[in-house]
Amino acid sequence: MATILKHWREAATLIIAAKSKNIANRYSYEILMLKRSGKSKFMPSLSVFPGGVAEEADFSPEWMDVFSSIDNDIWTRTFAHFSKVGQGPPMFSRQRDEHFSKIPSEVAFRICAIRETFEECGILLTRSSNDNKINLLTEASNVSKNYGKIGNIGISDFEIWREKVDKDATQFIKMCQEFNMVPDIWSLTEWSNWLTPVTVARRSSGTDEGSKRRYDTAFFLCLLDTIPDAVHDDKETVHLQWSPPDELIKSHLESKVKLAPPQIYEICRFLNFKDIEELNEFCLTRINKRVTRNFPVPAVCDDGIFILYPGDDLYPEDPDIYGAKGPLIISGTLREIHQKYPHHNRYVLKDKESHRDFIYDVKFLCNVTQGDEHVIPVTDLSFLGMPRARF
Ligand SMILES: Nc1ncnc2c1ncn2[C@@H]1O[C@H](COP(=O)(O)O)[C@@H](OP(=O)(O)O)[C@H]1O
Ligand SMILES: CCC(=O)SCCNC(=O)CCNC(=O)[C@H](O)C(C)(C)COP(=O)(O)O
Ligand SMILES: [Mg+2]
Repeated sequence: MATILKHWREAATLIIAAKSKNIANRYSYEILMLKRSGKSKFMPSLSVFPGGVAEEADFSPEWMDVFSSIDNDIWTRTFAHFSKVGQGPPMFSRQRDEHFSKIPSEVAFRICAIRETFEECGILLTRSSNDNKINLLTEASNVSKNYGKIGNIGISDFEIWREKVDKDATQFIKMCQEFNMVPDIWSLTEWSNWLTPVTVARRSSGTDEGSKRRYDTAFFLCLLDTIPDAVHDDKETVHLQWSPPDELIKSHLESKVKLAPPQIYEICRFLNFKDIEELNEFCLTRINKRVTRNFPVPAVCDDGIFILYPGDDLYPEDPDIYGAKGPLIISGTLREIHQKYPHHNRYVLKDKESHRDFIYDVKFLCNVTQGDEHVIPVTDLSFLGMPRARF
């Protein structure tokens, strides 16, 4: 697929937000988190959204046959939609071998996210090929809700196919053909894109092998109108939990759940939306929008460290994505730099904290968008009883 990238792996991950039954919660929905095995080479024991590396099967031209089973008009318009929404970040727009270019990468990475979700927690986001109620991504004005659908293949087949797909991603194509269904790509909103930073990759993972890992990961969001049955695979993932975004951040700050910065950043974006309906409306406004790649750049100053994100005054014009140069050095103290460069999209660590493994810490500052009109994360966590960042 010409996906053998020298520097990083391409991956997709799925944030699932499902309507909560607990009306006492401050937020009306819960987000699915999976705790990775301690044996994982990358981010062991951290809680993440379901997801993983894209396989050739996700880009297979055989998907054209699978999608040809749905209403021809829907598929034609879906295809047309993706060719008109603009290029998107590099993982979507880069040239691939012809064989793997038959379906748009926007579809292929959605298939990857749906397949990985099925493997890791047993949530199957598919629609019957006869479903003529597919919400067309192109027609936000005609759509008021864009919630995902759970496929029903019968309990006895379910685990057999989950196992088969886990072993061999091409089996997902076979499974869709066998049960006359298609991955519910329409319910996935393109949410963000994270490229693992170079220096951080060397520091944040447990093993030598894992520490070299970098991923270019497409994050999608899917809303569900009820919390579905879900069970972790007990291999790659060892625990599953549904929690409202405020409780997740609180648990992270109390060290009850361990999250990495991209997951914290994304969960903090959800703090803007109390009700799942507001989230649904926001997703509808993004139907024709693309995200920009979020490539964190570490920088060292006199008394601490910054991890800079696009949009920050200090974010370099030409970030060093291959890691050829060393970290950025910025003269001045955190306090001085904070005032001198007031547009913040950064993660800050003071020296006295920097001996700690920073993935357990959080001090995000964000008061700018990064050019993709996306909602910015809530970084004032005083409503959770957390003190504001001070220098
Ligand atoms: N029982 C287990 N414990 C820990 N990791 C496991 C595992 N079974 C599979 N994995 C790892 O999960 C990764 C696959 O993840 P995904 O399918 O989400 O991309 C693989 O890691 P590697 O990428 O290190 O080979 C695989 O080795
Ligand atoms: C500033 C410190 C960091 O940013 S560390 C960042 C590590 N995270 C990422 O690079 C992006 C998000 N990664 C994931 O969501 C998942 O780990 C995954 C989907 C890439 C995992 O893939 P796997 O094949 O191991 O399941
Ligand atoms: Mg995975």
